[in-house]
Amino acid sequence: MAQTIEVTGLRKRYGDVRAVDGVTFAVEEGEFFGILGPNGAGKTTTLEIIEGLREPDEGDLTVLGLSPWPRNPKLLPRIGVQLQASAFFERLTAREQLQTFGSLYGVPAKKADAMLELVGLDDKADVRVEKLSGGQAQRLSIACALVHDPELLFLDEPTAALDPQARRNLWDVLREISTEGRSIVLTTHYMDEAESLCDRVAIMDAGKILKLGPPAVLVRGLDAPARISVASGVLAVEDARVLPGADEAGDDGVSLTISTRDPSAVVAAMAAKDALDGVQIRGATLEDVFLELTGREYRA
Ligand SMILES: Nc1ncnc2c1ncn2[C@@H]1O[C@H](COP(=O)(O)OP(=O)(O)OP(=O)(O)O)[C@@H](O)[C@H]1O
Repeated sequence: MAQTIEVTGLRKRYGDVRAVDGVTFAVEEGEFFGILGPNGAGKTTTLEIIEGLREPDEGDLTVLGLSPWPRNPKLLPRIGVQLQASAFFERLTAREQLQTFGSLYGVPAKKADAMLELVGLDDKADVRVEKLSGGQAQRLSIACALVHDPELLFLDEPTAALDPQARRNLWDVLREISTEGRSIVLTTHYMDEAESLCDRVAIMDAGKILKLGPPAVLVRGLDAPARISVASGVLAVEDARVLPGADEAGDDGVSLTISTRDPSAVVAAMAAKDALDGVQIRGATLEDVFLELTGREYRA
């Protein structure tokens, strides 16, 4: 069976900048696939090539078994695209926006209300787009990309510029959309977003994919220590260092933190000393994966 997306050896230069520098991956049917990387990594360029909006310099690709370039009219009704900057028709209400987008694909006008409900905007149906908050406008633009019921949905940084609560609300919408069996490709520079939403994630930097896999597998593959912290002063650093299972310990005056590859042994030893006040245990995250791959801290 053909993959939903197959990309091999993709390259795109802008002058001297190698925006996409030999990218290869495949997206399976029904998969929630993430492209994660800092600003300028080449995520948008990769996405735009797959969407058929840009011509690659080199490489082979198929989307739903078809070639997206030159623009392929057979493909367009089968894909939904939400661009980084959403463009709406002026002075229309949320419902009218959806009806107008839908009419371009021959979708009945009544579908608009179902879409508004799906993205949690039913109470904003009669509100003009310029009056919507950032998060509400993002939801509407996702609804517009979905109105013709595409098999494959592209989302370019859908939660950029949203506050933490609005981001999390939008994650719930995206999870809901992905349970309908549709394939989704999302770009993001938020590690936690990729970790929380995506079945598999490609970590991209400077035009290349550095690592690809399910977030939990990438993190486990690191063999990074867990960090156990308690309030400073609960236990002396010298005592913490010699706990069974402890690798290292340090106290910054606020928290005492112990690194360990055997957290259960350390927690048991701390419990025996009655030293678990305010305990927090943190495993490795995708940020640690990025650090290991690039040697530098992740800064979106
Ligand atoms: N139209 C263009 N002309 C020239 N250079 C470009 C153009 N578009 C992107 N670039 C450059 O190509 C590189 C990759 O950009 P791209 O937008 O694909 O990255 P990105 O990972 O999506 O970043 P962001 O998260 O900021 O959107 C960057 O160095 C960028 O400055």
